[in-house]
Amino acid sequence: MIELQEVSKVFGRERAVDGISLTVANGELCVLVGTSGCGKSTTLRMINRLIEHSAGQILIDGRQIRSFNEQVLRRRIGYAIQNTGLFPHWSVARNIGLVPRLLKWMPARIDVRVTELMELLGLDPAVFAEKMPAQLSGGQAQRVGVARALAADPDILLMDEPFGALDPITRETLQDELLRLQSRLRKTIVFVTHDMDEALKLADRIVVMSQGRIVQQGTPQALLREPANGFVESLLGGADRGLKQAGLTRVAARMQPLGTSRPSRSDPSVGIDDSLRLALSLMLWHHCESLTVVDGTGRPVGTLSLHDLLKAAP
Ligand SMILES: Nc1ncnc2c1ncn2[C@@H]1O[C@H](COP(=O)(O)OP(=O)(O)OP(=O)(O)O)[C@@H](O)[C@H]1O
Repeated sequence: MIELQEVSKVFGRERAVDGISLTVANGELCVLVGTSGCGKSTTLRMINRLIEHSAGQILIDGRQIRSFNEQVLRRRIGYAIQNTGLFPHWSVARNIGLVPRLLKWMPARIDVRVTELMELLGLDPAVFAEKMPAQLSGGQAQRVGVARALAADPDILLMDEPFGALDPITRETLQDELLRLQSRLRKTIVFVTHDMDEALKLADRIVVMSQGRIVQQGTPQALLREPANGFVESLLGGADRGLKQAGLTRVAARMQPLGTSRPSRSDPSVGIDDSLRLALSLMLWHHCESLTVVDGTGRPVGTLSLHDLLKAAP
């Protein structure tokens, strides 16, 4: 668990972070969002002491971070950043093995771990292990960055705009992979982004910051339902909120199961785990008011009508 209690950071005359209090529970994925310069990265970097806080307390599992040896603390915490920070003259495998080497793991154990992580991140070790960072695409380099952050199996992962420099499709793929990894690994993650759609998709909890302070925190649904003020509302996309909320709700939550409904052969189909947003898009595209809901094997399991879908609207 990470706890920030009334934490501030002052640079010269500027109060970059101004008395924030925040608790991130074990296994939680907490996303910090806000406009440029609001203090997100500074907050993140105070947690692994890349930046020392000026006031307040930061605790990890109940222990003040200043009571840890700085190097030990940093090795306990995975850190992934935009543009990866990979060492350009080191191979992919050597980059991923950095922290285990610093921790003096046996070489054989490091090799096993590097191979395991490359497979976990969808990088074929036979193809990528000996490549140099300059030979990788942006998406591949980000995967290596995440693999490196996970190398010593830290409980905590700090991620600062890790997918920021990627094209939208690669970015979505890596977001999906992070969610898949997280459902397996259950790390405590603090993730910084200025992209609200990314925050809505990834977060268990979103923390909205402005001018060094926390303006609101809550689940994506709670923020969409009740933004605290006009600033949060505009970050959430204003009038697009209804669509964003539909993007967070699964078809399964609104469909009529077989028995109470009979699918029509001519209706297009939608997956039970797809979002209501996708269902609405399919209705608009096919000019229809009803969809057949199918499971992962393509078997019909119910129907979703426009009426069912609108019931979910805020
Ligand atoms: N090392 C530093 N020295 C002086 N001022 C700094 C330093 N690091 C950050 N700042 C200032 O602190 C404020 C917060 O910066 P920070 O990088 O935390 O914002 P951010 O929300 O992460 O922004 P962005 O989304 O643009 O990365 C900014 O005004 C920035 O100029």
